[in-house]
Amino acid sequence: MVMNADEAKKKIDTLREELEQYRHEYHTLDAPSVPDYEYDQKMQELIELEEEFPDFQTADSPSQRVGGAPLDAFVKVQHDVPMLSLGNAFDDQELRDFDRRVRGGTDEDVSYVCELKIDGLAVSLRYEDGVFVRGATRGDGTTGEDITKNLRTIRNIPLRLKQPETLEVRGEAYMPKPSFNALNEAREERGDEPFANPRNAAAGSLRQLDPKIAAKRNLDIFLYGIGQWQDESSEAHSERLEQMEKLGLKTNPEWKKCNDIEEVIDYVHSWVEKRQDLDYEIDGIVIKVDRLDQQDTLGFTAKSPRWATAYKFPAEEAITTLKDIELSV
Ligand SMILES: CC(C)(CNC(=O)c1ccc(Oc2ccccc2)cc1)c1ccc2c(N)nc(N)nc2n1
Repeated sequence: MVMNADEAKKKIDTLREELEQYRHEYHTLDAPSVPDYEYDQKMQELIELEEEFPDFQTADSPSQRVGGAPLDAFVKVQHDVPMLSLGNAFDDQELRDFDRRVRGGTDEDVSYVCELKIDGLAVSLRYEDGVFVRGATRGDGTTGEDITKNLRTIRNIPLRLKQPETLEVRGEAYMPKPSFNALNEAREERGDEPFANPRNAAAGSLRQLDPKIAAKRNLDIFLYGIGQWQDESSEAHSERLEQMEKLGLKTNPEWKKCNDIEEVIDYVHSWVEKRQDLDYEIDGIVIKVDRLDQQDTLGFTAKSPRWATAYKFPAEEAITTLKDIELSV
């Protein structure tokens, strides 16, 4: 049926609202209210209407998730705020040494925020007036690659925030273990080389020039920090995480505020075993000074903040090898 522009705009807005609601139900609530074929049918209808009325096609339309034509190459992007790396701690004593250095650099009590260190690919997302406009890999921390089209295919990346904020957030894109296992089974059946681990699978998927390939890889994301935020009012990192969640940005629910390093050590120990139960891989725990003014006082070394460190778990392969040795004795 031929529509005029007004009818088309109304129909496009209705389809977008319905698709956004279905996305939220399926991906965030894990409680879809309509069968997949209905979602796909409405998505196809939206794509065709937007092609017929291109003036109504906008960056935040759900139709922009399914990936366009393949790129010839990735464009390099400069990070306005560098994406820094983390110092490491490998045992309790090194955590206590970190705490001593921190308390030596500030004159008050220090509390920490502990976060799971997701074993994926560090990315940055830029939003302007609430709309997702650019996504990039960390690269060398200063220069990354524009992978916006691939990141649009990650269902848990909102194309529009709940408030029209202008900010840049950082996080870890990852492939859940079930998706990794299914992907490798399919690859082995096809005679393709399986991925060694979920991190390589996520990185390989986001480095695809054809977004339609990334769209099939069931990637997910946890956001963990702010690069820059025009109207930020938070005074603590824990507040930032709460603000990000309120905007519709997915943070990892396991983060915990700890009042001293002993609480941090207890948290870290609790996750050495518990991590097997997660449906994504982690390679450690990130510990950050919570108050932002204390972070500013402590500052940075050449490439890492003095106010954060990463407790690294022993590599899983190492554990498996040890088990093999034990079993074979
Ligand atoms: C702490 C930070 C290094 C991010 N922070 C930054 O990259 C950063 C960058 C410029 C900053 O300030 C500057 C601004 C301008 C110039 C120089 C520094 C402050 C923080 C980091 C790195 C890796 C993380 C990870 N894998 N998992 C979690 N959960 N958290 C992580 N946090």
